[in-house]
Amino acid sequence: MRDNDKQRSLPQAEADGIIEGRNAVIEALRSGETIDKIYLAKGETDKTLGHIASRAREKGIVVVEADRRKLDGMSRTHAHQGVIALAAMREYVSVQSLLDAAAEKGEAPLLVVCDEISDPHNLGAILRTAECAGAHGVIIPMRRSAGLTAIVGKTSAGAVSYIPVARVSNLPATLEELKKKGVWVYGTAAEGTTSLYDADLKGPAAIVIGSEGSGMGRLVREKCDFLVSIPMKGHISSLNASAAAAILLYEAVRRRM
Ligand SMILES: C[S@@+](CC[C@H](N)C(=O)[O-])C[C@H]1O[C@@H](n2cnc3c(N)ncnc32)[C@H](O)[C@@H]1O
Repeated sequence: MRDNDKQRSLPQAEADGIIEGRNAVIEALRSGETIDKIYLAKGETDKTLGHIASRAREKGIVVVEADRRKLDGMSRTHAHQGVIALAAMREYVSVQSLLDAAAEKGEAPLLVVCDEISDPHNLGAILRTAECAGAHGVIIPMRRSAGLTAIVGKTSAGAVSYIPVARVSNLPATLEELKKKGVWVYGTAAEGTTSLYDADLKGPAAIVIGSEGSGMGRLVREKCDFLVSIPMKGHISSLNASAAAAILLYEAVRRRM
């Protein structure tokens, strides 16, 4: 690649939050840039990639081993050298800080828990609605979830700058903790046993939205105090995850008025 080609590709890479190539990723790790996730090409035994993986893990950054083809698809410059980092739009916060924010406002906590929402457009849309509905925060798991990447930020229409997001390593354990702190956990599923119109949602509430493909995981589902269903009147068996989140959130807003 010629030098001027490299320079031309940089603004695009930065706008996308995609940092690719060994030196660029090492530099990002060194400079303290907030990194959401690092993708490493599977099966690579290169020492530098090993060094990047261990530096990243030391910093608590999620490292995903993926097929080289996946990295090729993500790459803007076609020079990823087996490593791509996704910059985070914003730092993650703790679950406790979400509860503290609600307490400071004198409001019952209203949280959205995303159980492995992998489509960045869905996560962005959920963040946008959560922000508009005045939720106190969103909780996502560390693995098998979209993170606060540039595309999520863009889909959220800027909501990512306002709605705090906590990222946790064990979602069922987090739900258990929330329950101990008095938060009711409202799982959602088309076949749920509590109708949306009978769910209280007025007190401290965490609304759990399941993944696009298989819904809530078994361990998450087992932690739910209620399984809330939105009536389905048509031929399709479920709503889009972000549409379901919007309906639940605005029902909570209505109850709290
Ligand atoms: C596309 S759906 C997942 C469908 C999946 N096949 C299933 O069996 O749950 C994604 C998420 O949206 C929410 N959802 C979709 N339709 C719903 C409904 N009618 N009632 C309650 N939640 C719903 C649930 O959280 C669900 O896990």
